[in-house]
Amino acid sequence: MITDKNTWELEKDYLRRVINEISIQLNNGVNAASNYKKEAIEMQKNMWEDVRCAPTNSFDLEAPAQMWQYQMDLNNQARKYKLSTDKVSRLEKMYESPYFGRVDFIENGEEEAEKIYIGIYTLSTNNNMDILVYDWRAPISSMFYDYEIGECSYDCPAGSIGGKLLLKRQYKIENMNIVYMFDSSLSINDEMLKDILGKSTDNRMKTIVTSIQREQNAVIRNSQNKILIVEGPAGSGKTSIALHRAAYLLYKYRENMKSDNILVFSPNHVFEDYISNVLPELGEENIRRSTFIDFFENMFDSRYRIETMNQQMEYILARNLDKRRLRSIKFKASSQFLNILKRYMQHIEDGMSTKFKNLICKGTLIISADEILRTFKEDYFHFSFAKRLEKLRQRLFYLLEQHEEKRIKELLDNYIKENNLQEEALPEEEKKLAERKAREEIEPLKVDIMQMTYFDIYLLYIDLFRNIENFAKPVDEKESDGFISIANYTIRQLQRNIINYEDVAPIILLKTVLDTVSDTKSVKHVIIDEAQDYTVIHYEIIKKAFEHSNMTILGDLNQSVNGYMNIGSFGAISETFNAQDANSISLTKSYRSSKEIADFCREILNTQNNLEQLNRHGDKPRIIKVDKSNSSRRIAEDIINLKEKGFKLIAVICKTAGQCEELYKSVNSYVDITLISNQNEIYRGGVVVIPSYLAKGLEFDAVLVNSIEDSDYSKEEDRRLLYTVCTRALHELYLYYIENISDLIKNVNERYYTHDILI
Ligand SMILES: Nc1ncnc2c1ncn2[C@@H]1O[C@H](COP(=O)(O)OP(=O)(O)OP(=O)(O)O)[C@@H](O)[C@H]1O
Repeated sequence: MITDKNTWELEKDYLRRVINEISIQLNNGVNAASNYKKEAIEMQKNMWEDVRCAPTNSFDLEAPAQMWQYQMDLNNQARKYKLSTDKVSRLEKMYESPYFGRVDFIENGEEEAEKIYIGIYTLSTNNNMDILVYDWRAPISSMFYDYEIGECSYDCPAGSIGGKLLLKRQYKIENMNIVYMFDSSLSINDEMLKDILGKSTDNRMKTIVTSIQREQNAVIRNSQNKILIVEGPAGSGKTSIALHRAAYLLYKYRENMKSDNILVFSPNHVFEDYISNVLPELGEENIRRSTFIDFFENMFDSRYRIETMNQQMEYILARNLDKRRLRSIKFKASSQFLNILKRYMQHIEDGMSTKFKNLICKGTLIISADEILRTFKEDYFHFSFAKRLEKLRQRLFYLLEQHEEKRIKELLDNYIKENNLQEEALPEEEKKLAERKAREEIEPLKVDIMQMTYFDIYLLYIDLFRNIENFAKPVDEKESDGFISIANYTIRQLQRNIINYEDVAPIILLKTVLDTVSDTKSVKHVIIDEAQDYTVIHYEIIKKAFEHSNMTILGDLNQSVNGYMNIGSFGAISETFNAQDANSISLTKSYRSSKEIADFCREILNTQNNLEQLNRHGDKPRIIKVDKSNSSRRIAEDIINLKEKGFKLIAVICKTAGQCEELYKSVNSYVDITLISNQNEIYRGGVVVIPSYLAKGLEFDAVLVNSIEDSDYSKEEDRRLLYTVCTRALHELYLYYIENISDLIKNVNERYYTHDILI
């Protein structure tokens, strides 16, 4: 902490200067915005007046041109208005706390060091000649995050600029006053981080611009790799980094990239809402957010009932699993199935040569099978498989129509000849007869065309399972039986118009490869958060659907909440994409939980890892044995105590939505609590009861795990789910049981928790 009086005076002076400049620009901006608005209203008035006064019946050639001019002027005015209101809102955001860091940098060959103040935006005067505050995303600002005192450099469009960092200072400025400042010779000061993270959280994710760490900065500013894969433990800042990276890209490529060019795939709507504040706080418009299934939703036919990811999770967690379904879920998440799908799609393409046949009508060849195949393969080469079939159908029907017309003419000519008639004397009845005859003759060919060009993705998918052994190449009888059982199960579900969640991605892949994809052209960058919960098939779809986009893929295998459908290894992701395009970065430090909670969570995983932890201390997690009759009251009392301690965000996390509903009913009579049992509900903070899989990605001041009974978390597949649940806690973690503690917890060394037995 800096106490030197002289330094304080100098810093206060600078802050005054900056705030004064912001005030001036703010005033100018507000005036400019109001003038643009007035002028626009005036223009609109003039335009309507001109329209009203224009002579109604005269043919005025100038009117459309004049209207067009008005429209152009109005658009221009609207653009200027938006630019000035954007600037005003930025200045307003800066006003109370204009910067948070400073580096003094002396460039090689220069004599004097430059003071670089860093804030969320740039503030400049004299037509951008003097920069009072640099945007945190500016190239020069990267030194604040990357370097300690000493040699340093930064990259800018002109190349690498080297020099020395003489000073690195951090500020806490509130209400236009410096609360404190640090000179940090090392990384961004841990004390400041502890101060940020030690506070009670908001119900939405916050920005971390003031304290981005070096390893995080490397991800945020990475521009070398088309596909960037980021692995990091719970709480290492993956989601935060992803959103800051989006803000960085919008700044760096501001000429070519707008917020709707970036798409983030998030696990559910609760999470989508949770992350919705970060970009607006950074002064950027929100990027597109969607769940995977929502993004591709329009591909599905309304006659099918599609199971959601959460419904499948409930099914898996409910424990009464049908073995066949379980085998089917695992199989459909495997690379073995991806290879089967690839072989099958190739077979569909190749099989067209046998599918087409000559179209012959009463001995007349309309088009040969070879010609149909050539048209399909060569003329429609640029279209997708399904589109080629559609075009081919149109073409064949056209040829059929032509043949029909020719045939009618031929029949009528014969009649005229046989009856020695003039054409005008042809009876109407005879014309109708000829038309009917020609139609009847071509009728079977219409059926042939429909059969040759029929395309139904669901039937194709069913067909795959009817012949799965041809594509699966089973190694032995047992495997073959397994395939047959999965095939029968899948066919039966689809015939009942049900698409299980595990079949959603394979069907989307078929549709993406063989048919059209949703419109993805505008997407230049895709962010995939919670990347561990997608399968190889999801990644194959992403590769195909967004082939021109760059990607940032972030996840943690230890948080694979679905034990049967996940990626399994991050190597599988890079293998999906072109190896030259992909690069992986690992984060090693975790920021969310107190050290005591983080240690406990690490023990649940039962693996050796060298993860670093921010040295923020708190109480040890508490394991609490309760009596069945009073467990809800006990949870309610703990919630009340936690609230009294000042914690605002408190979550009771149950394994399933069903358990949440039950618990909600009993706890709600003692304390005010909100139930979030499906992904469409909005999380507004306060005290919530939420199922395990919906809590992933979120964080709370205190987490109360409703039950660590061995009936809840006993299998190996539950380990990662339990880990994910516990790592949601920042400050306090309570875990309750009634009879027998889960083995996953029993193995945790007793020194990492306290154990209360309340009987
Ligand atoms: N550099 C940082 N400075 C301040 N806070 C940080 C920093 N990095 C991460 N945090 C905080 O740590 C917490 C965890 O961050 P985040 O949710 O982004 O991590 P994550 O890796 O996505 O977590 P998980 O995988 O467990 O969902 C958040 O409160 C975030 O604000």
